[in-house]
Amino acid sequence: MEEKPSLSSALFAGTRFDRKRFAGDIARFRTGAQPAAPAPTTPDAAPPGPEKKRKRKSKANAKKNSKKKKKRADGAASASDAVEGFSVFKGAEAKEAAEESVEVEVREDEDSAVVRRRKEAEREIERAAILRKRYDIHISGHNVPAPLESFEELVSRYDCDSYLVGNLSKLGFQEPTPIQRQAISILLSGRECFACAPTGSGKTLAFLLPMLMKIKPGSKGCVKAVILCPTRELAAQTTRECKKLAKGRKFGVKLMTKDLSQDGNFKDMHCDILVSTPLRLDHAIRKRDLDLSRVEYLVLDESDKLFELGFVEVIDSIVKACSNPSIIRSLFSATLPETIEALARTIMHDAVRIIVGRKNSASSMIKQRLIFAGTERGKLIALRQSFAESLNPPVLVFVQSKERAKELYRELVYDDIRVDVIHGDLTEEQRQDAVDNLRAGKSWVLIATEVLARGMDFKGVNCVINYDFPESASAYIHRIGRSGRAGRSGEAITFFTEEDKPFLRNIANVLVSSGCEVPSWMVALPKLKSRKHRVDRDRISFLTDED
Ligand SMILES: Nc1ncnc2c1ncn2[C@@H]1O[C@H](COP(=O)(O)OP(=O)(O)OP(=O)(O)O)[C@@H](O)[C@H]1O
Repeated sequence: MEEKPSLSSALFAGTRFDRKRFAGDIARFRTGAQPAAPAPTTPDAAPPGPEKKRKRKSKANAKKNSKKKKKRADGAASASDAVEGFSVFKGAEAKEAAEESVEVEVREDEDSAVVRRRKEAEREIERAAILRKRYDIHISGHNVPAPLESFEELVSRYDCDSYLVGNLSKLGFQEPTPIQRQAISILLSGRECFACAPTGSGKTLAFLLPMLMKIKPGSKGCVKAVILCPTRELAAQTTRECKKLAKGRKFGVKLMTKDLSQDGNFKDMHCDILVSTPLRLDHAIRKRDLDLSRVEYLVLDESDKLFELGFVEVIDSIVKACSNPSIIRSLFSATLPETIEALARTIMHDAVRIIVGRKNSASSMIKQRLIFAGTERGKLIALRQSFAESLNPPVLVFVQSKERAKELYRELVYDDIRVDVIHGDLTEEQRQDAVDNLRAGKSWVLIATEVLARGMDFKGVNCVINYDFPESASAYIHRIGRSGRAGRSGEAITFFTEEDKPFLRNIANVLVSSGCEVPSWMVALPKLKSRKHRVDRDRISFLTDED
């Protein structure tokens, strides 16, 4: 805003003000302090009145604006004849002149502060760009905060509590992964985000850490954060990870079990953080009066799967139930199709999009192979052969349905290997046991349906076998992503039959983009209209009708 010319500026127009002579007074104006030389305590030097105080206050702001100028003025004051200068205050014109001069300086100070801030901002943008290039982070959105250089920045930049930093180091997390570097700074700055990063790249910590920094442990009946996961196993795993990270703080971290969803008394429950699958949460909102209006932080993990499962309306109603206007929402997945992103954008405000590496690609730590097995029977022979040659447990074997999981289990259970199975017909306890047994090394091979493909973190899975060809490229990426996690290497073998051949193209392209070799005819196959591939397969049995 342009200032009106003051009376003094009109009076002094064209008059040269002797700055050197009045330097002491200028300094006094600017700093609000006594001049450097001893000021005479003459009766003329009356204590400043309210008006003088007001003016001094505004000049004190000038002091804040420029330490450099203060230094210069102080130097000038000590060099000048302070006594002579002081006497000039008696003259109103000189006083006005001094004020005018200081105003000019203040403007100069402000200008240089603006320039300095701009330069700092430019340096920050440059630093952020270098970090993003180094860690293969791609963003879209405006004013995106710089990625973290290290976990130490959580303290220096974001004032992170020491218990959390301690827990990070106890868990062995020394350096943030690329997705953690960028997503954490974005979420801590209060922005919403879509994040797409490879399987096993640490997305869970990327949303848990800022959540624990943002919310405070509270009282009964007030849920502050909600994490939605597509499967119960993943929800249980995320709850466990959250508890480990929150250790030492009195956060109420709850997993939405079936019992809780049906009979929970949420009003009397200390639950700061709730981890749930969509249907159970929806049930609790509708039937158990679960109030989510104070939720500050909402995460949709494996977000594409959440929307894909036909839960769009359920998710929509959960998002609406989290009605706090200052809520921070985020979406995480290793695959984020355009359609899902567009859908999600309709519920986000000014969200930043983060992609680590190439969008919708497999982890580069996995050695991938496609093996032609001819027929269903051929697949069983190939599997047994592969186990006989080299069984390097733990191994995960994916099939397309629970019936087929049971069939394959029946075939392998009498072989000389420790095999287990997990599918939707088992109780929650049995499913959890199967997961725990693989983790503990009690079973070597776990036969699984799609239920285990998303998010499950088995650190040492050496090999994933796609016994049944996956129904889409994203299903493939998530299944094989159970190995090659957290910087470890892994292997993925995918069997295909004559029936699967027309659907090879999508998967072959994933292999190519991760640098694995595939025969050229596979990528040259015609593009299919339908992306999904789910065939009716013959029963898994070594003894077929022909035998
Ligand atoms: N900064 C870190 N340093 C070392 N290990 C880490 C770090 N962050 C996470 N991890 C470990 O990496 C593994 C994979 O992490 P996480 O399960 O979060 O991956 P993800 O990206 O969510 O994978 P998915 O897409 O399959 O769900 C976990 O075992 C986790 O403990």
